[in-house]
Amino acid sequence: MHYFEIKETTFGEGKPLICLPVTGRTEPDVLRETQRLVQMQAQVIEWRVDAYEKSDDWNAIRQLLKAMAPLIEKTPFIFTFRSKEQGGMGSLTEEQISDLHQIAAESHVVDFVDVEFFQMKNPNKEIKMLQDMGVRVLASHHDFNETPQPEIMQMLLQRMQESGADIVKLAVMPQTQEDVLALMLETNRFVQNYPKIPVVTMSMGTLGKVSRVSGELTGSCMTFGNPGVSSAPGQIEACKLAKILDVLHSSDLTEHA
Ligand SMILES: O=C1C[C@@](O)(C(=O)O)C[C@@H](O)[C@@H]1O
Repeated sequence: MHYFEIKETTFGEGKPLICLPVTGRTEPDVLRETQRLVQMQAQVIEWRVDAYEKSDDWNAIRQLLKAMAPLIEKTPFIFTFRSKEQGGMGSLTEEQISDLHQIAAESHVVDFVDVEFFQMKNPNKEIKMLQDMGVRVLASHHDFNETPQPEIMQMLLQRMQESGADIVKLAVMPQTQEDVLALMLETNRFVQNYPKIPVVTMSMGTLGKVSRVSGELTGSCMTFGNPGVSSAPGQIEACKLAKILDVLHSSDLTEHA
């Protein structure tokens, strides 16, 4: 499988990386949480900018990114503005979101920008522009209502990978056990067909929890944990998640003995 390194962390290979989200509302909360996640040795940190009370104030965002910079010096850092339509708290226009992405890219503090692929009129242009500015792009799609048919999930993942994004991410809501298995199977199918792009998937909610620990089996290279406050349904407590991944990792999946 293809992989790449950011700040000495490898994406796209081996045991799934644990990403912990910062969901603070105020500036002190955001800084305190970031510091705590670094102390918890988060492998990747995501700032959920939509949770921040001043997510429409470009200067406040710039200042806060600057203040976060020394904290996340050694930790890969994802900048995510999750819109209400995609299960977040954000309500900005597409143009404003694009401005926000550019502020993140210009800051030189952010390693990845999350782009809500199917929310944008011209996602490929947005992705290329951000990459030209020096950040990697994680193309994402969330379905909080259902798990689409297998061929639709393949199509969603393929469309995102065709855009030239650096990582693709798909989160869906299961209604049945079969839905969870379908998401896992389609992830594995996609990884077999497109080994050159790291993929992150999850089946959300309690029913889908198994998909958040089975990345080594399915090929999903990162999993989002709950560091105290969850940013999506079904996230597993961060310290338990690390232990479960360790247990699953120590049993070599390629061994049949
Ligand atoms: O896209 C994702 C995945 C996620 O929704 C989850 O289900 O764990 C959590 C979000 O914070 C993140 O941006």
